[in-house]
Amino acid sequence: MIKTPIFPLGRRKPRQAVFLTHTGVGEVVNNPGENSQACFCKPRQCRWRSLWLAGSLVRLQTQTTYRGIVDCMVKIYRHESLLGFFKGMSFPIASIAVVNSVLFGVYSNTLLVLTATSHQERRAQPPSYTHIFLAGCTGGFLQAYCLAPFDLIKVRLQNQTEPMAQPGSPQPQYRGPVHCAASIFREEGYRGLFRGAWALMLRDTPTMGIYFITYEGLCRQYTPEGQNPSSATVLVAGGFAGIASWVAATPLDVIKSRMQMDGLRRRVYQGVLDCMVSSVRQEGLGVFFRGVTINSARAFPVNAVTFLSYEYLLRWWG
Ligand SMILES: C[N+](C)(C)CCCC[C@H](N)C(=O)O
Repeated sequence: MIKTPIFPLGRRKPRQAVFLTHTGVGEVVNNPGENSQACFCKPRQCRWRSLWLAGSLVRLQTQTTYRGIVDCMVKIYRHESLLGFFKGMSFPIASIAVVNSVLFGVYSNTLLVLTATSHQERRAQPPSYTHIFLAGCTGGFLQAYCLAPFDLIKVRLQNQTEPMAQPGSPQPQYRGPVHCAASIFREEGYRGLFRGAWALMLRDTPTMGIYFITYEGLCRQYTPEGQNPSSATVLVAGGFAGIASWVAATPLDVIKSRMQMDGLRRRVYQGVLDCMVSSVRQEGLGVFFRGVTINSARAFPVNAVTFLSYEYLLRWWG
């Protein structure tokens, strides 16, 4: 393992050398016994430790050292500047169009099969909540398959904590999304690109059902019968649908991210269940709610806009 000492800028040198591993994620400190040069402070007492454990939501979920969102954000900014917040973003952005068209396409077509009504006809003949739930679950299941490799790359890149390239600083393990995909493929094969895909499917199948049920339920509640919901209703219903589904999805989101990081150096978890059990044993039940606030805050605007686009595109083109 290649190690480079790092000292936070503008700070007194730590008494013990701090090392940044090529694989990031602070493995040296997580396994202090492994390396005699590593920092041996007790996790919560070491004020240097956290500096290379900076990260975003994914890091908040996969790493155990942040005191909360603000602590996590401050550390990302100090160690990696503003760019640290955008790590691993290009791939998800490229994937949004593909993944959302699969989700909404499968959802709408499953409803068509189940209820024999098109999107336009559904206002006059509203489908049952059971049908909406089933169509949502089908959409969630199939979109998870498309999402898996993109999501894996995002998680791997966001967990990479090396600061921006500086002379003498170590080369990050992954140089970008394409390099990351190629390295995973080379080292772990095709199946490697689907690491954590089971957890992703378990996360998305039921929670996409919840997503569409919440949206439809709220729209029906605030729209006179037979009419299309107003833009404001669509925005609010979409926003709350996002929050409800993310709150339900967060426990498995944490497990999914951990499974995706597993095996980078060595396998820690035997499977989804083992990951759940050992995470709870080590960190308590609270581990299932890591990042729930930040997930929900992000979910409202994202899903408000998603549903508004969906409704209007279908009204114009449907
Ligand atoms: C089902 N689950 C909660 C995972 C996602 C639901 C919302 C999906 C949306 N594209 C977003 O990124 O918020």
